[in-house]
Amino acid sequence: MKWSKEEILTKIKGQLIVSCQALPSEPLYVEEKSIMYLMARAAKQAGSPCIRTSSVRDVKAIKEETGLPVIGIIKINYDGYDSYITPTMKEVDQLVEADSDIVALDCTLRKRGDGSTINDFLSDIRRKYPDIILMADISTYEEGINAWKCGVDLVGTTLSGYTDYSPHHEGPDLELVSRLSTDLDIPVIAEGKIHYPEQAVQMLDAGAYAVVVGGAITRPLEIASRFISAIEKRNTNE
Ligand SMILES: CC(=O)N[C@H](C=O)[C@@H](O)[C@H](O)[C@H](O)COP(=O)(O)O
Repeated sequence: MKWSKEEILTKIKGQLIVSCQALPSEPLYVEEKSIMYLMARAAKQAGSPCIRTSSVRDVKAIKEETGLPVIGIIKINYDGYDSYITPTMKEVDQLVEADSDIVALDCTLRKRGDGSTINDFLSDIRRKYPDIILMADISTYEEGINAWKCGVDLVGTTLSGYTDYSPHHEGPDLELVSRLSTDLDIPVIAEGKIHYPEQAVQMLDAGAYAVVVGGAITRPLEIASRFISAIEKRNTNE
């Protein structure tokens, strides 16, 4: 099924998008076959209208399983690039080929190995694929404004806390979500470090168009570690 931008935006407004991702280094990565479609199945059963995922195989498997629109990324490290979320045209081509409904990419202002700026990259993408829906993963207000001026369709706060110069909080960047939601006329997606349902609600109250939650739902190692570190803290204070 091919979703239009309007259909996707209508579906996700005020809703939870579940990020279902496992890299080869993670416990839920299975070499032979994607199993992330099972996470996506659970997310769909719970009522989530859209899934974010990484890699061509997971985009395909999740679309086939759920029939829901998918936000696709490809994580890959290249020499000279600080960005690792859909950093070059090669990954954009692969996601378009895989029928990813939204293509998300790093839109920080960090170094790009080929010497291009993010603005050059975004205009190259638009020239090649005028109609695809682009989500900009950013870490600061300035990067959000820049991506918006470049004509992206959605802005996500995905990378706040993951660049050297953005605030490193334990929880989500409420201020960033709130400022961008006030100043942009495109959907701002609150994403990153949302660990509790109350935080998701807070993001929507602050103006977020939708909320993406990943690790707190789909990364058992992260969830178990959070419990264990709270218990260890308690045990050392005893
Ligand atoms: C920084 C980075 O690489 N973020 C990735 C982007 O897709 C994912 O690993 C996160 O799980 C996703 O952003 C959702 O965030 P959280 O898992 O905190 O709910």
